[in-house]
Amino acid sequence: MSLVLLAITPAIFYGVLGVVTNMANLHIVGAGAIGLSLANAFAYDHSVTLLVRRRYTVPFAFSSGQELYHLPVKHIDLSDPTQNKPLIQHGFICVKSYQLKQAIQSIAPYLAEHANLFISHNGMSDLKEIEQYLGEKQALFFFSTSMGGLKINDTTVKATGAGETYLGACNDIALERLSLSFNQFFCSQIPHSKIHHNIAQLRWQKLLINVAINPLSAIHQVKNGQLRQPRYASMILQLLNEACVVANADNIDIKLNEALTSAYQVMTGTQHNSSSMAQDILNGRHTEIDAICGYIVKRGAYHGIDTPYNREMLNQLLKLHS
Ligand SMILES: NC(=O)C1=CN([C@@H]2O[C@H](COP(=O)(O)OP(=O)(O)OC[C@H]3O[C@@H](n4cnc5c(N)ncnc54)[C@H](OP(=O)(O)O)[C@@H]3O)[C@@H](O)[C@H]2O)C=CC1
Ligand SMILES: CC(C)(CO)C(=O)C(=O)O
Repeated sequence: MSLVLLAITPAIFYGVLGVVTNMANLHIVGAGAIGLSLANAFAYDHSVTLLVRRRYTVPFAFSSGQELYHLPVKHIDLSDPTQNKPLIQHGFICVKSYQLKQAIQSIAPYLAEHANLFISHNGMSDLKEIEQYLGEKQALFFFSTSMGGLKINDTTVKATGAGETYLGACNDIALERLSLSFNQFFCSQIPHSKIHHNIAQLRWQKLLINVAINPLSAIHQVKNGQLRQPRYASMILQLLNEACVVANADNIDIKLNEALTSAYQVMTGTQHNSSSMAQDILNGRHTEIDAICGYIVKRGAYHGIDTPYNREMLNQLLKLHS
């Protein structure tokens, strides 16, 4: 593949033209596939600093189609006591579900009094646990995304699909600032982004998409689009059927046919993407199966609903971890 290294990055180019408006200082925790994809999207309009936890010597880069360019971002290694610590007004946490608590603990001391915190991850986390680290004037948002990103080396991400992104408010302060934050950071920067007014529904809808796609794509090491083959149809139906029964017991109004339609739409929209779980297994990393199928099994047990298909996926993935 012939990649063109652009000498003038888009953000600098825009700056020269004087197009930048409302520039804000943004901090992104996690230089992974999603963190770097966001950094790329935001760097056009804002000043972006990545908050990392180890030393990087090679510049961060973004690749799309035939283009490869360095991201015009700074970074701070939070584990290095000699580095200046940030003051975070707008923080975006893009880590795995099992890394979330630790990531929030590590930045909580640096949040500005009126900070906006945006979290994004697959699977279910306990929002109440996260809110305990926030002051009463600090807003907590959740955004769910189906955009695809693939780390091709430690510092470069390749765009693999532009899925939809939904922003929702998790506390009252966030609700007050929802439109403003959406207009400032999502509307024009993140393709196919929308506001969602029901955070619980939003998180369940994304959970069901991940129940359908992630474990099967990881076990069979296939791209999202390949899951549309008939041989996976019965398992996907069973997984989503169980998950919808559990969602309904949790007072979430989701119908099986809607869950199936969304899952197949995402498979099509991200057909060339290797799901995050498929990448985790390929790279020998821990997966988020506990927060995805594990969550269905746990909530099912709470309601007295048996979930053998989700349990089977959970057990298979746990075996692949070890
Ligand atoms: N990749 C994709 O296409 C998609 C991913 N998602 C979801 O988005 C979330 C993020 O995924 P993804 O970007 O792929 O994950 P990655 O594993 O690629 O990236 C996570 C990054 O977070 C860093 N990190 C973890 N904890 C901390 C911390 N305390 N301080 C600083 N950095 C930290 C890790 O650093 P280190 O390398 O040092 O461990 C790593 O660079 C997941 O929930 C995933 O399921 C959703 C849609 C698509
Ligand atoms: C939507 C999907 C399946 C996109 O690949 C995703 O969330 C993931 O990879 O974890």
